[in-house]
Amino acid sequence: MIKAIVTDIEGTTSDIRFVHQVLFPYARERMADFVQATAHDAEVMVLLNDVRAEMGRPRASLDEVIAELRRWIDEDRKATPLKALQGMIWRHGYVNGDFKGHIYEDAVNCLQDWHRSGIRLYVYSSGSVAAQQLLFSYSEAGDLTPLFSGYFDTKIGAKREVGAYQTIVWELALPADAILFLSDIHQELDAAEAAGMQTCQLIRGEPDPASHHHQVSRFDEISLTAKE
Ligand SMILES: CSCCC(=O)C(=O)COP(=O)(O)O
Ligand SMILES: [Mg+2]
Repeated sequence: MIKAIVTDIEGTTSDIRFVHQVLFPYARERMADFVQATAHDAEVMVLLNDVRAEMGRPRASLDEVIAELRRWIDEDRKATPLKALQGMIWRHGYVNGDFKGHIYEDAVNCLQDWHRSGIRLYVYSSGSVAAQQLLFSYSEAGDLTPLFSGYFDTKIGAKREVGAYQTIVWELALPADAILFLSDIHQELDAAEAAGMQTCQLIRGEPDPASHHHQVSRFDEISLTAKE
């Protein structure tokens, strides 16, 4: 019996193109101005030092750090300090009405149905918790944050690491097999499965031949009774 559902964002609740063609370019274009304007704020200062540590260059200049951050955006690096900085830049975009968070309509409907039926809903994404909350607060379907009981980001570990899912199981205080993890990436589902969770793969395009997980193309094809 599924008691909680943990969902990925990019490619699962939301179109990959929204993340890659709207969010990433928005942050990339504004990264230099944002970092220069906020480099002395305590929170940003810590993040910039985390970037320097990840570069292996503790004395890197601000310009070098900015260039590295832009490179990481181009490479789609899921680095925790980059994700935190991107979230801070996106806040302006959401509040200013430059864009709204994309969520597939079938995802909105099912999340609402599952919430109504008492299933606890969580998000686990490489985007920072603040960025996740922004996307669901300012979504095209309105404020969806009341649906969610909690959020996890890469502070608990990378999405292909079993340990991250073991932490989620522990935090949710449920048997692992009462938790269903939804993602478009089979390596993430492999890690969740190794932690004992049930899994289901969202495939909005072609089937994934390298995956052994149950694959569906829409949220309303997800069965909560049969083992996924
Ligand atoms: C929180 S919205 C932005 C998503 C993001 O930055 C990202 O890298 C997508 O990662 P996901 O783990 O949701 O595939
Ligand atoms: Mg994804």
